[in-house]
Amino acid sequence: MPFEAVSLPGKPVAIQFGAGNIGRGFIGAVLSKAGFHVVFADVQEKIVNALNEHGQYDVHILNGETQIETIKPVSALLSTDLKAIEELARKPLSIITTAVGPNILPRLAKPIAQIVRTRMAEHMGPINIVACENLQNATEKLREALEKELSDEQERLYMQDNVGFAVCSVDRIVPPFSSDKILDVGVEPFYEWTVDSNSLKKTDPDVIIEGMHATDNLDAYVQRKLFTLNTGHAIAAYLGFIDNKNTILEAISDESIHAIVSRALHESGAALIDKHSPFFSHEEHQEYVKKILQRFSNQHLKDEVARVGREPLRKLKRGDRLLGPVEMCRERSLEHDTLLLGVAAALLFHPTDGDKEATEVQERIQRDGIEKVVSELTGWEYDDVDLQKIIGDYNRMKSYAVQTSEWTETTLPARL
Ligand SMILES: NC(=O)C1=CN([C@@H]2O[C@H](COP(=O)(O)OP(=O)(O)OC[C@H]3O[C@@H](n4cnc5c(N)ncnc54)[C@H](O)[C@@H]3O)[C@@H](O)[C@H]2O)C=CC1
Ligand SMILES: O=P(O)(O)OC[C@H]1O[C@](O)(CO)[C@@H](O)[C@@H]1O
Repeated sequence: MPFEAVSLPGKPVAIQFGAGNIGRGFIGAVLSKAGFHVVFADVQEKIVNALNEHGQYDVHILNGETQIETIKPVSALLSTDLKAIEELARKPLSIITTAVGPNILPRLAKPIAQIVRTRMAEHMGPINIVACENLQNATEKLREALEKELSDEQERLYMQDNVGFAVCSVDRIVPPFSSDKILDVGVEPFYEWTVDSNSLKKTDPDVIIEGMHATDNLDAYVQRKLFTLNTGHAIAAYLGFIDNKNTILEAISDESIHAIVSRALHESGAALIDKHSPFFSHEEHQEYVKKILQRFSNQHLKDEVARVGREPLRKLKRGDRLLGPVEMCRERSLEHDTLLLGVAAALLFHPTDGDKEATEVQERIQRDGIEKVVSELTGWEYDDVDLQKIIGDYNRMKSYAVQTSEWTETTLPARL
């Protein structure tokens, strides 16, 4: 059923770009439960058609019991269908959210510009945009792309006054789910969606979104999540890959990997506590780390190391989950050897599914040598002691990876 044929009930409308795992399993579900008619915008025709045909889907809460939440009413359109987007922009729309992946985000500038232009022409009031991606300041990156798309000064002024760009932190593990129903999605019970309250505009209709926590201390939330959940997850995935584990559960159930991930999180935690004190106390942060390790050990989630480790170059960017906490520790002269081991492990990741970034990393290492690659990624000189530690860890784990022996603590760098 095409979007034009879908009549929206008399509810406020939210547009969710990306009807994937997080789009359907988290953000779309929260918005729907808060009272919105959620319209998904995606590029996959099959998903778009299924959403329009069924008008609903099921979220399975993976906690060992059969718990299902039916999300309705929902509909969908192609994000490339600018005519349908224009039509939707005239509806009682107050929030646009995204979950398409950091690398794809700039491509949303075109359809969102269409919404801004239409609303300006119709003298419509404010809306908010929240990019829900695993990327610091994702909403700001989207705003920059949108500013380039809107060349007209009047459009930019309208945007300044009428579009709130709120950065957020989005935390829920939603791996691909197997079901005979294409729209069903499986999620962990935990979720945390924290949005910058300072950037939100007052909208009409103004809906209180239960499940979206607005705060004026967003940086602390963003860094706590990215440098704990994502740091630990990435290190578990990369070590798991080296040790031939298929899933995060298999990886974290290995005592040595568990110990390393836990140590890495305590290293990043020391820097986070120091930076954001008194926002998190030492005790609260210990609890936060403990809870995250338990979430990784959820027996009901089948989350492959290939998914969690995907796009390693993005994860190896300065400021992201691996080098971000390393830099915070370096600035404070705090211990960070285990985090360096995580960086070394990422450089060995090359899953068989042909991850483009993983392939690029391997090609660069082969062509330029490991020292040059680490220096380019970190910005450090060849004689930097941390750069040498990463190379030592890399070589040690590389020789482990080519053997098939058991992973033991003795395989790890002696200094750990
Ligand atoms: N899956 C998870 O557990 C979590 C993911 N995230 C973040 O959420 C974002 C999305 O991740 P997932 O939902 O896992 O990915 P996904 O691959 O399941 O979903 C992405 C969706 O975006 C769609 N898409 C691609 N190009 C598009 C375009 N131009 N316009 C509209 N839709 C487009 C895809 O067709 C797909 O349905 C990423 O930034 C990820 O880092 C954040 C927290 C948790
Ligand atoms: O989605 P990304 O950034 O590739 O990384 C995967 C990460 O995102 C999550 O899906 C949820 O935050 C985690 O499972 C994992 O840390």
